[in-house]
Amino acid sequence: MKHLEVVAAILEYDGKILCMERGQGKFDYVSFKYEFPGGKIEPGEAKHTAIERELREEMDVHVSVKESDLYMTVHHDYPDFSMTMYAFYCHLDKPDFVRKEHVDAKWMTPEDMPTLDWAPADVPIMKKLSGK
Ligand SMILES: Nc1nc2c([nH]c(=O)n2[C@H]2C[C@H](O)[C@@H](COP(=O)(O)OP(=O)(O)OP(=O)(O)O)O2)c(=O)[nH]1
Repeated sequence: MKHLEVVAAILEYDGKILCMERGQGKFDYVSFKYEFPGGKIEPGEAKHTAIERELREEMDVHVSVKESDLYMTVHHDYPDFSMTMYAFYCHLDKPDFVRKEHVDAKWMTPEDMPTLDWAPADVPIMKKLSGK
């Protein structure tokens, strides 16, 4: 089965976390689910460089991320592929971003995050953040 290596960012501003909703995609099980912004690591790319690139390309957010900002690594098997997702915690100094690829974006307190419909791979990360 295909395996993806994915980076994602937990973007925090003023105690709230940015939760982004995917649009319709090839697979229904991740379509319209909430996720952390990010994407696939390119060959030869370091993880922290990959998340910096994805945030620039996907939402015009310019942040500096260190390998030590890794918050959680999740392995998940979807019906059509497996993935390893590296989630980095990033504090933002301002809440500005451009929503280019997602259908919705919400700033949520960690306690309220379980009320959204998350991509299955993100559930352990969301639960760790919310303390539930
Ligand atoms: N970026 C991101 N992807 C996630 C998360 N949770 C999760 O299951 N995924 C899955 C959905 C995608 O199938 C896969 C790779 O992410 P992606 O955003 O590059 O995927 P995509 O299919 O939209 O990208 P592309 O092929 O169009 O370039 O990871 C998450 O929190 N963030």
